[in-house]
Amino acid sequence: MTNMGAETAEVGSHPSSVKELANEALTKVPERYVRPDIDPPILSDTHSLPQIPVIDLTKLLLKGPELDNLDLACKQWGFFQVINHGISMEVVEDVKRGAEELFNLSMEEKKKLWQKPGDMEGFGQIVEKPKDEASDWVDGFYILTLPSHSRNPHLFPNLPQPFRENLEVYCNEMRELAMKMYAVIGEALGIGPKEIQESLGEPGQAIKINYYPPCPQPESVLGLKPHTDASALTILLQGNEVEGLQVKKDGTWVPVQPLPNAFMVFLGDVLEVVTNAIYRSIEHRAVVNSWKERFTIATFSGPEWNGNIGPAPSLVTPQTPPLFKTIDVVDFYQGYLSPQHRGKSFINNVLRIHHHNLKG
Ligand SMILES: O=C(O)CCC(=O)C(=O)O
Ligand SMILES: [Fe+2]
Repeated sequence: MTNMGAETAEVGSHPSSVKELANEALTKVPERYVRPDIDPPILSDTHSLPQIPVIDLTKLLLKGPELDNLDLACKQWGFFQVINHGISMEVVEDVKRGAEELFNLSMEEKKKLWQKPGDMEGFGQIVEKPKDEASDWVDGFYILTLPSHSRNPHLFPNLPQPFRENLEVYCNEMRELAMKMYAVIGEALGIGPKEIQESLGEPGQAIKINYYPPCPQPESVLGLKPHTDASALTILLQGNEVEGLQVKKDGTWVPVQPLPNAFMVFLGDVLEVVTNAIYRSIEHRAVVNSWKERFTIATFSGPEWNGNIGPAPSLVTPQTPPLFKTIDVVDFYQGYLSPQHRGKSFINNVLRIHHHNLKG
């Protein structure tokens, strides 16, 4: 079982779709979606919104001051938008169109691509949660994409065309982009371009499409509850023009306005471990609205599925001892997903090493 998204399949779940529910023209959402306790975001009075970092990859590859911007973005936010990333508009538009078509398939067709019991891939309500916790207002589609031998032989080959081909192109472009990001993150950390990737091995990759239907009571539900991603990096593509992502900065929810032709990049828990907590994963959530559906395509890049993760060797010194244990990736995902550890509590409570006599 491997899942780098925050959510996990409800094992043996029967097909139930928020999109179908939203089609019923309800005036109220069913009780199981209602959350009484949603912290409001800060007002979108643009003067008071903290400025979300924007990183220009083309400048970054020339090094210089853009590396300092990246370093600050990774330390202060664990989140940024990346522009001039070199991925063609055509590749992006094709995968968006394919994702939209996938969610517009009939339920009959979708059922053929539904999660099987005990499986996480395919369509489904991708939440295994304590019974007393509300459901997210979202339909998901989750698939392991790279390396290609990790693919489920019953899923990838059965994707409708041209989406299958578009996804193939897209996931390889995302792999290249993640590799470039690992190199520049290593430069920003001062450990050189290779070490992050060496710590991860051949990166495992999974893609999740999130489809948030319009909701009659948007203020009472969340599209995705607050979480950090388990990945090393998550590269998020906004599918249409509808906003809904919020990131938590200094205890406040900040709405994100996606830039045109940009990707949003989140640092995940794996990168927090690999960087020995110099960089931090960021908590985020998705809200929904009453007028239009929203969809996003999240690419999770993480460690080699059969490898292990721990702080990068060059970041561990007598002055900066390891802050996390090294652990098998399989055990990492299992711990991350186990109901008693919600999200980041696994790295904080289980992997964290406490040093009592640290000087300086
Ligand atoms: O849809 C979004 O804006 C956020 C998606 C996300 O956080 C995820 O898939 O892990
Ligand atoms: Fe996420």
